[in-house]
Amino acid sequence: MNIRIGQGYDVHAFGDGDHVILGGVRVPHDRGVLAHSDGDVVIHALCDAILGALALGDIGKHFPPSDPQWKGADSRAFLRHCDALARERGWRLGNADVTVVCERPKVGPHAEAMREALAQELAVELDAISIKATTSEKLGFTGRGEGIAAMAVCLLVKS
Ligand SMILES: Nc1ccn([C@@H]2O[C@H](COP(=O)(O)O)[C@@H](O)[C@H]2O)c(=O)n1
Ligand SMILES: C[C@@]1(CO)OP(=O)(O)OP(=O)(O)OC[C@H]1O
Repeated sequence: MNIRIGQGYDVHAFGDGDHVILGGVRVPHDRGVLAHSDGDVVIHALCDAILGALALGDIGKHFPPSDPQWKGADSRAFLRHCDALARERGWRLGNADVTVVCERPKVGPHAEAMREALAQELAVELDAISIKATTSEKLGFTGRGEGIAAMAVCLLVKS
């Protein structure tokens, strides 16, 4: 097979702060997120999708939350690592599609910047990266504004 599919999911609770990092982009907000790293749910979900396509476990296996070296880490480093694992094995990202779930902040105004940031990190064309967002219609933990979630799927293609 010359293609592999992967999917990923991540959640972080909101906490004190004045911004969230999404897809490597700083998004102003009246909350931050509680996380060991910078708490970028978009990148964490995307890393898990890539790792899933490679059958190489999950982000916590590669960057354990118990390891102090990842405290406050810039999640783009996790993404570069996952991409390198794919490339070493002869795979490259075909495309990725990410959905962010939260009532706020509004993701739409930042989606293009996120696509550009991720495409640059992964050295792929802009149209290989899709960022979407939805509320959960005030239902559940995202609906109550307790946290933010992201789901990602990706296709890896043999180079
Ligand atoms: N955090 C969010 C949530 C939604 N959007 C945009 O609003 C549209 C409508 O959302 P519904 O949940 O009511 O379907 C959605 O399609 C997104 O374009 C957003 O930008 N940020
Ligand atoms: C990213 C890591 C890094 O220690 O920690 P968190 O920022 O808490 O994020 P999570 O999505 O729980 O993934 C686990 C860890 O790999």
